[in-house]
Amino acid sequence: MLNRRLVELFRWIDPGPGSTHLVSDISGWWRDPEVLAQVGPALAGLFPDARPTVVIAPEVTGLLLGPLVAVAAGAGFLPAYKDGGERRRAGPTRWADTPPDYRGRRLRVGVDGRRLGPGDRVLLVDDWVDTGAQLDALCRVVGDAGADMIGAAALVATCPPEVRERLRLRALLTGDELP
Ligand SMILES: O=P(O)(O)OC[C@H]1O[C@H](OP(=O)(O)OP(=O)(O)O)[C@H](O)[C@@H]1O
Ligand SMILES: Nc1ncnc2[nH]cnc12
Repeated sequence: MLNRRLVELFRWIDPGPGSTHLVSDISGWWRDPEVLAQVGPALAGLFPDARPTVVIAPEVTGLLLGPLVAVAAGAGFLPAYKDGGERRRAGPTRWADTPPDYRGRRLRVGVDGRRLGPGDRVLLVDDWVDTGAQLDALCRVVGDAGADMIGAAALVATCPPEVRERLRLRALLTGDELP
């Protein structure tokens, strides 16, 4: 039921002259009260017995989706930030570099190093996984902190099977289910 609603509310949009690609518009998902209520439990439910201590998700969309999943999983939430913004960080940040992501960007992603450590069991969460670049980098951050990776949960996976395996990724939709 949720999957059908996600597909109905999803749009590809043409950004206009000069653009070579359609871009995804997932704003309908957040605007829909039922989707908003169901996405957290649905993603937490992809790892029913995993008992994560913390959900990590990358900004910006991850800051919305991650806490919904954390609440449903009974876990805490740790935001992952991209380097280079205006944001001031409160403490020491644990960083990792990404390979080129779905937009060809090499980013540095990081979390507050004081908030993750041995004994943590981490569930990575994202709305969409394409090359897996951002989550791959977060896996390194988790390993460097001495924490354990449970896997990754996403709404949409358009990545190759080897990325899915590497990340232990479970997703609600694949690319060919989108319009
Ligand atoms: O698998 P990958 O190639 O790493 O791409 C997936 C990531 O890219 C998108 O975020 P984006 O950086 O566009 O930020 P947003 O959340 O602000 O849209 C998406 O939300 C994932 O975080
Ligand atoms: N095509 C795409 N690939 C990766 N992340 C996305 N987020 C929104 N659209 C995306």
